[in-house]
Amino acid sequence: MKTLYNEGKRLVGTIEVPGDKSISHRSIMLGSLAKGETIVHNFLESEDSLRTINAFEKLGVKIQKNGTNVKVNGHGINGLKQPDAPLNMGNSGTTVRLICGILSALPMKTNLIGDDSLSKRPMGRVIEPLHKMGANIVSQQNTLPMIIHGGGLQPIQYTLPVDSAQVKSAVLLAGLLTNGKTTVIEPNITRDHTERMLPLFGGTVYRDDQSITINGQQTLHGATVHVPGDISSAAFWIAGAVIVPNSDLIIENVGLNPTRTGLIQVLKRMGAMINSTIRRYEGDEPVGDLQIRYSPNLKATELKADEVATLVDEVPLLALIATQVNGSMEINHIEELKYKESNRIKSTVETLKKLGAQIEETPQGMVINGGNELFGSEIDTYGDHRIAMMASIASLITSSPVRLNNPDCISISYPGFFDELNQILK
Ligand SMILES: O=C(O)C1=C[C@@H](OP(=O)(O)O)[C@@H](O)[C@H](O)C1
Ligand SMILES: C=C(OP(=O)(O)O)C(=O)O
Repeated sequence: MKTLYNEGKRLVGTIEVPGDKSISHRSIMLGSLAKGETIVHNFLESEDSLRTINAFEKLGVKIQKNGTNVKVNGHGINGLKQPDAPLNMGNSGTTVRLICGILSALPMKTNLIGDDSLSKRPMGRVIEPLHKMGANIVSQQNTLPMIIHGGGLQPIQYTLPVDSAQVKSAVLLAGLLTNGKTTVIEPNITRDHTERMLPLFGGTVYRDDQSITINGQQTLHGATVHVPGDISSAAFWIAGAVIVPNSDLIIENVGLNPTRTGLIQVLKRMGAMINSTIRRYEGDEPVGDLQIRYSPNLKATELKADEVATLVDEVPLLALIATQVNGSMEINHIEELKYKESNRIKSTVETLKKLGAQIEETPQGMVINGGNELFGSEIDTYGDHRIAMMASIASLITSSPVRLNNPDCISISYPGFFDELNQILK
């Protein structure tokens, strides 16, 4: 149990956030498929991203980690060996869904397991296109545990039925290892880190509007990856600075890929004072600084269907901010939140309700009547890192202490979260 209470302090100063989780996962995966040495700088040292390192070590790849610097000794796909025990994906949806694409294409048998939360999350979304490519994946109810008998795939053209970068990446990675041309069509744009990273490793990807095509059996070579700060971790401080009176915060060296900055766009539309400046590109990833100031008088806005994927992990924070808006705000098109580490529609609504918010689940998502003061309460984090951190940010504006059960789940994506909070709360 952790007790959180802010007695009139504000968020000020200049900080950096740890490396991007999505990019960290992909750097290890592509480095493991490549021939030669890959150096990753600013790798995210969190439970989820370490699961990806662990999985590829079990597949026979030599990976040396020195803090946030990681060296991957790739020997191409022939360097990957059938593991002698199940690969444990822990809590990490990205690890399991992307690795399914890779393992389905390789001639080996693998057994994938995960923790209780991950074992409830839907895997049919990757099994279905991989089956269409000819994969042999055995799973009881389209969930973990799962056995993959890999090899012998055919390329496909596949239109994503859900807006998911994990599914898109699984198909592209399977396509990379399969003879022929694989195309993924995405009706709404999702995060494109896989597509942006492949050229760094010498791979070619063709992108035309919403269709992405990859030629199979390309040889990747080792690369140097500089991982930008994680915008989804920065989002907690963005939300905090917007709602805590007199805050003025600068976040440096954060990834500003437009497929990830939906929260910033939506908050600007609501009247938030946020400046973002792209300073450089790391590979093909834009990186820069954000300045966020306390923003009273926010107005409600409508979240568009094609914006959801660009802020999918930030919706709990958007709901918290909506509690401070004058009037009512609906957050719709968020069905996908039901399939995260917790059902994040339910966990967000229940958490904010306990803190005094007027918020209800609706058939389309949630509706929030803003403008009333929040108060402290005992909060169950649902074992979900993003709910635990959203409740911690909420505690910055509650009139009494918030007591957080199971705050340890925060280390899934952001182990230094409370240290950073202490640094900027003044
Ligand atoms: O590809 C990725 O790295 C991720 C994609 C998103 O999931 P979906 O693809 O399920 O939307 C996101 O929620 C997750 O945190 C990371
Ligand atoms: C949904 C998330 O991650 P994953 O799907 O990788 O578990 C997240 O980090 O919020």
